[in-house]
Amino acid sequence: MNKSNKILKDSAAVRWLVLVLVSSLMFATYYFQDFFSPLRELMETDLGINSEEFGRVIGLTTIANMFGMIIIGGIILDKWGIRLAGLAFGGLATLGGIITALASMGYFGDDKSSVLAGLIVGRILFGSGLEVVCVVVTRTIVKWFKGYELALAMAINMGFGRLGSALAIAISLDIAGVTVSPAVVFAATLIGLSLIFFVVYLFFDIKMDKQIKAIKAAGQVKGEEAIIAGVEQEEEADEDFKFSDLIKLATNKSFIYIALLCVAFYSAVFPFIQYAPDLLVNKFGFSYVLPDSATVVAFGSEALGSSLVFVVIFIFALSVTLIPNSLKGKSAKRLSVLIIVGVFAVVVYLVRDTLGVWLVNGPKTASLIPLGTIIFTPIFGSYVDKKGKAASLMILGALLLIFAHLSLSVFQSPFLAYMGLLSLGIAFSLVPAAMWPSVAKIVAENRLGTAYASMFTVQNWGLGAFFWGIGALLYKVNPQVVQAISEMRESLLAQGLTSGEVADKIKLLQLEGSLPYYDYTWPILMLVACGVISIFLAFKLKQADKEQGYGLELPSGQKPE
Ligand SMILES: NCCCC[C@H](N)C(=O)NCC(=O)O
Repeated sequence: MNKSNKILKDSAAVRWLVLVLVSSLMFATYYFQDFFSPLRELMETDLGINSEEFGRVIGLTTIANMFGMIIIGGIILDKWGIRLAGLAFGGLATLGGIITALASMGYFGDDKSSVLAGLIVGRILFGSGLEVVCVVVTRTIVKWFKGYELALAMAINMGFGRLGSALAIAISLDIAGVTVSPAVVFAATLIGLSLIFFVVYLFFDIKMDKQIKAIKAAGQVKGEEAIIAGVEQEEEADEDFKFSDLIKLATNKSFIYIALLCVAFYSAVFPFIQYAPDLLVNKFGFSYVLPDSATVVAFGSEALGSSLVFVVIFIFALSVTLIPNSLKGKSAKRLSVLIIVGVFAVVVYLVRDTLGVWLVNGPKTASLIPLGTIIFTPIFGSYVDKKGKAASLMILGALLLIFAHLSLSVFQSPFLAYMGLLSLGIAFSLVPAAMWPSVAKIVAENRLGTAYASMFTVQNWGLGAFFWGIGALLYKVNPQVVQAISEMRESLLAQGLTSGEVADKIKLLQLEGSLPYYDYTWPILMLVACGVISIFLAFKLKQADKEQGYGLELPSGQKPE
């Protein structure tokens, strides 16, 4: 490449800076999606929002996507480009965040119905931006990393999303304290900040587009080829959404099985995560709060302490899985893994007391599910690339899902609960690592945009139903708990206690055994059905692949004979 033809993306430093700037949107939107998870009980004691209403708030987040927002967003992205679409949908998510925060502060009225209505409107707006923002971020990464470290950049971007989820589950209750609103304000602020980072990114985007234009113009003047190395217009790539493609996809057996598997599998994972901390506290006796000394002594404040530990684990996860891949030579790889694991073991030893306390805390333990995927997804992804067996691994993932939800629902053993969470974490790493590259084998490259948009749309149907369904069933099968907590709340408020004091008192009464806990057996058992459907669909997919010959069981790049 001629030196004068160099553009911004040819600089590694600028590329990685761009990745951090745009991935912050991924981090913040995943954070906002999941931060209510550890607040389920506090929503009830502080705001009087019961589990069905909690489920409604979370479930309605998906409503716009259920009715085609991802497809509309994709079409808008094709027409407007990354800059405008990013601002519009990032702005929509931020507006949703602000409205949710204002509602939680009682800005639209202090009574329960005003708060609930405000939270729902805010979450609907946030949800309308959420999935399209993720598509915009992915397109941006393709624009900057195509021809460079694209797979690595995508994996790190997903890592940012998972870190957002993990932190949200781990620290929201620490931020909330005894009232919900500080946690909502914090989560909304994160989206606002990430939008500012996106605006900073725009300067790089504008500059690079100008460089591309200039090079193309020069190419025309000199009669050279217009496409000078590294100067493709990725937005013009043939990945635009087309309805005709949708019809073709809907008649492809393998695509239908993998899309339905996506619905069944994710319905048993993302919605579960929203209720996992509350399940661990109510069913297995985990705590909602940490004993004062552990993290405060170690780091100064609970939220900050947890964040630091999580960031260390995140950096460790990325280094152990990604750095060795970029090194050449087996012994260099082995040595680097050894060093990284050694340093990590020392860090774990130093914070062992804190970690010990965490493993009996509901939110902190539940947050390890998304955090673990940062390590395992790239490892399984690399296995699928080298050895194949994607359809078989999806069957294994579905099997682990069934084991996880059975051990978390019908049994009462904390040991089985840990095993269940571990299996769920492995399944949550295994299935995405096998599923998303398989879609690229089943569907032609020029239909991939349409394929992902339609899969995410049907996925949101399942998510909406189960986000709401778990909370609604919890409410239905626990009438005596709902009534006891509601009566106690009313009576304490009538005695003049503040909502924060009411929340504390109710927690104390539950610990003493004077107030009952929620029974989660049926709501989680319902997710076992998703696992059974997933396993059936994964088998059908394997069968269909044998007939249609996409080579899902073969390593990356190999085609069936
Ligand atoms: N909680 C984030 C919502 C985005 C979900 C997205 N449709 C998706 O499924 N991404 C793949 C993944 O495994 O996160």
